[in-house]
Amino acid sequence: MASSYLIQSPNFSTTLKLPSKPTTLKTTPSFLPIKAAAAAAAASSSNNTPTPTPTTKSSNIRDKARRQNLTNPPQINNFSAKYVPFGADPDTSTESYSLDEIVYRSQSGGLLDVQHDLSALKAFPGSYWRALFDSRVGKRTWPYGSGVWSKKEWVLPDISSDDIVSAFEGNTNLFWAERFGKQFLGMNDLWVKHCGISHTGSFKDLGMTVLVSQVNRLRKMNKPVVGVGCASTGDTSAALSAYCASAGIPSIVFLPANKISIAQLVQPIANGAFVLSIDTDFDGCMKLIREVTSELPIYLANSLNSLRLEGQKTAAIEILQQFDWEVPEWVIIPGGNLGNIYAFYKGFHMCKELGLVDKIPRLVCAQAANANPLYLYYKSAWDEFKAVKANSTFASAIQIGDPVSIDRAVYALKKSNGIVEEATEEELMDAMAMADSTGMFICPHTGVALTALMKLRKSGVIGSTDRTVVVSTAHGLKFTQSKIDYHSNNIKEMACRYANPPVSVAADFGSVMDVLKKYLSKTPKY
Ligand SMILES: Cc1ncc(COP(=O)(O)O)c(C=O)c1O
Ligand SMILES: N[C@@H](CCOP(=O)(O)O)C(=O)O
Repeated sequence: MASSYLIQSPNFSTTLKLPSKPTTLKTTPSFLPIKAAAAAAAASSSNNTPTPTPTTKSSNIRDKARRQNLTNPPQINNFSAKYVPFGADPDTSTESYSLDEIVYRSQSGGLLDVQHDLSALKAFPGSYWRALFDSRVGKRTWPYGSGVWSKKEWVLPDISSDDIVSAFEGNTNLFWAERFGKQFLGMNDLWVKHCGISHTGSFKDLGMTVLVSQVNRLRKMNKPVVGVGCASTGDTSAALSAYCASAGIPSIVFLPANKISIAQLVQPIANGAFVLSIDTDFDGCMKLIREVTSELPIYLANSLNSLRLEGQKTAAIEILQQFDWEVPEWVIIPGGNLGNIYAFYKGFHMCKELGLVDKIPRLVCAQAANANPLYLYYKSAWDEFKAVKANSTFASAIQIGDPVSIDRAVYALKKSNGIVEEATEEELMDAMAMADSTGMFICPHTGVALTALMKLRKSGVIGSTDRTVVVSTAHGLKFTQSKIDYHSNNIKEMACRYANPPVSVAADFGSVMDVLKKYLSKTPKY
């Protein structure tokens, strides 16, 4: 039970009025010649709607979107998507499923992938898509103000805006890590994509808005979905419970007991999820949720479900957009269950395929040495994959030994000329402390990714002027205990070289002056 877990935890102390007839029949960009369409998209402050719709006093952004849909139905564009077996040859495979079916695996038991009708999307040139996506950034228009739904045509083209459950996720900061790059790596073009500065504090929000929106649609279609469930190392459960709570859908989360941070544990509890704290590790929870979701009408929310990756891929598109559609040389991503590395590949690949850019970045997947099955597989020259027993790591959200998306990850890495690196506990904690000392406040998983960058810089694989993006996957505030342990020099067999413990001092002027003078004498500018 969640409550007993809390007690056991050692750390807890610390009426819509529609116009009867549209006054103006709006023209969608799809009916316009391509150049005019791009211009209209760029000029429009909302979705494909150049003419503003009059609003009533009581209307909200969802009502407004509903009215726009009546005059501007999305289905006229003929964009569509379906599930196909992952990696199947499109020339020979005929197996496919509607996204409205409840299916997670192909007939052969393999992974699925969401396949978009690229020929319909290709009817528009890259310049059209760039202008359309750019026109939606920073607006409140439902649902396009979301960084995910601003790319709706590439995500879930068929869903009605009315069914979407969104917290306007995405559009996260692409931070220029100027000081960190200069001081520690001799780099001048290093960026951190802060996916963790998000509604529930991790990149999972990007995928969960898509999955929970589709569940909302399925429930309205009277499909048998009584709730949504996941196994989690803390971030998937936080995102699932928040989006479900927002839509009034029950959520059920399986957590490995005593293996996630208090901040992560309290998120689903606060959002009213049914929380099971299970005496196993993440891989054990994953096995259980797969068994349970095959027996009960509980929809599976882990990234085994390929819908999630459709949302997560938008972070890659967003990075290109934030660089004005220039492609960085490297993107480094921490990997655990390995859905995200494929999601990034897919986002970049779609942008190339649809003519928004002409190449894709090289991808690096970074793992904790204590949970490194992908790294070991890579080092064996992709000879044989072996799941491992994941050991305890400060990067607790990637403490995963048997990743469900291993095949997707290998595909992404091979197709992007990618690399896999690993980080020991000391390396990842030092990297986190170094980054924090330059004004960031990152999570240990981002420390894993930064370690990979440091190693690749040292070996000369990544050059000093290479434009590089490190994907920060969660907010540092979810992992304060690890930072407290580090800065208190309280970690066994770790030097904690960058620890910055507070100084206790007596409450008198002389004592305070003494410690300040000592401190200032050591600072370079005194
Ligand atoms: C904070 C954080 N970083 C990285 C990852 C790894 O993502 P993936 O499982 O998609 O490899 C996860 C979850 O697994 C996570 O929660
Ligand atoms: N880090 C994840 C692990 C599960 O990954 P998923 O992407 O397959 O849901 C978590 O936060 O639970």
